[in-house]
Amino acid sequence: MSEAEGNQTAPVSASSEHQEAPAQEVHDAPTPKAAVEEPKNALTEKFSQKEWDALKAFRASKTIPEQVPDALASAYPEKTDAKTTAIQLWGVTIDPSNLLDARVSVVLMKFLRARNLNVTEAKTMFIATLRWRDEFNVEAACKEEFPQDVFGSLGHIYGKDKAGRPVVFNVYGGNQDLKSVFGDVQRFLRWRVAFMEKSIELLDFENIDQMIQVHDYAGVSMTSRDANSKNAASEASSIFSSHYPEFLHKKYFVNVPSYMTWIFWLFKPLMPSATLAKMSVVGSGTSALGKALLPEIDAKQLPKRYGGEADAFN
Ligand code: HEM
Repeated sequence: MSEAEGNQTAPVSASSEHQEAPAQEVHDAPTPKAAVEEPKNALTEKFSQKEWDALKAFRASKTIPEQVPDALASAYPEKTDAKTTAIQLWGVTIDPSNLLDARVSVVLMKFLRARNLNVTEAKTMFIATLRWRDEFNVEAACKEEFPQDVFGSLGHIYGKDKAGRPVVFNVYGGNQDLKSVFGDVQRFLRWRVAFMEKSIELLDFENIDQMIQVHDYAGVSMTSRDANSKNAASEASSIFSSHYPEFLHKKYFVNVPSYMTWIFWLFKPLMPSATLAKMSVVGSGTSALGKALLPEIDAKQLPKRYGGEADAFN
């Protein structure tokens, strides 16, 4: 399901979620159990009824009353206390003994939305993501010091869109020495994942849980597409589709040399159609870029080189 579809449905109000018990006419009828208050925030207020139903089934289904603890046990088979131990994911504490937390709901909803609200598939993606984070060692990648002269000009996090989402730029023509960037594909992936995690730190999961990404291809040519950079691009793309659900609001490809726009379609089979629908190739030159980006991003938040007014990484 796309972001747009997710938001179209009417928000579920506290009253429709927890309807008051009808007045008791029979005096010896059992007192109804007090409903546990569902904590909400601006993002969960936008969940549709179908999404709430899926979320509740993700927390506890008829056959598996403890879905999340069960998922944690599958993700960490070597830990005997995995079912009861809280974990951190993107700065959100997921405590299996208390899943009634609005930010936890937002995180779990990401997996559900990425899998069209199919609880079994969302759970599989959640388990695979936790395992992958351990195997890839995301924590170590985030602590690694990457050489500034190689990666310093490739990534910038600058400004917010009009709704407050961070805007993240990947300037893949920023370093002409592509051997140094992509020669060691695994190091590039560690840098790219660490950069993604840094962008996610700007999300509060209360009001904002997505970002805008811009790929700037100024200065790239067909010779930039060697076996290593192709591998790096498809591996990074696959990591993001498999393990970073619903983090993208929109993605713009800018300054793409016109004879290379067809490359966009090479990625089509690698991405779900809902993700592809969030992406567009928007041209070159400050006036074309401004026309595409200014409706989303205020001029003061957008660097001059993209048609805005900000003096950032020019
Ligand atoms: C020639 C030099 C190029 C390099 C070094 C390069 C690099 C990359 C990298 C590293 C990624 C992984 C995803 C990410 O970092 O966010 C990527 C994804 C992608 N690139 Fe490029 N690219 C190049 C050219 C192009 C061109 C000309 C296009 C055409 C528009 C293009 C379209 C895409 C698309 C559609 C994705 C998938 C987006 C995603 O997974 O989020 N690339 N590229």
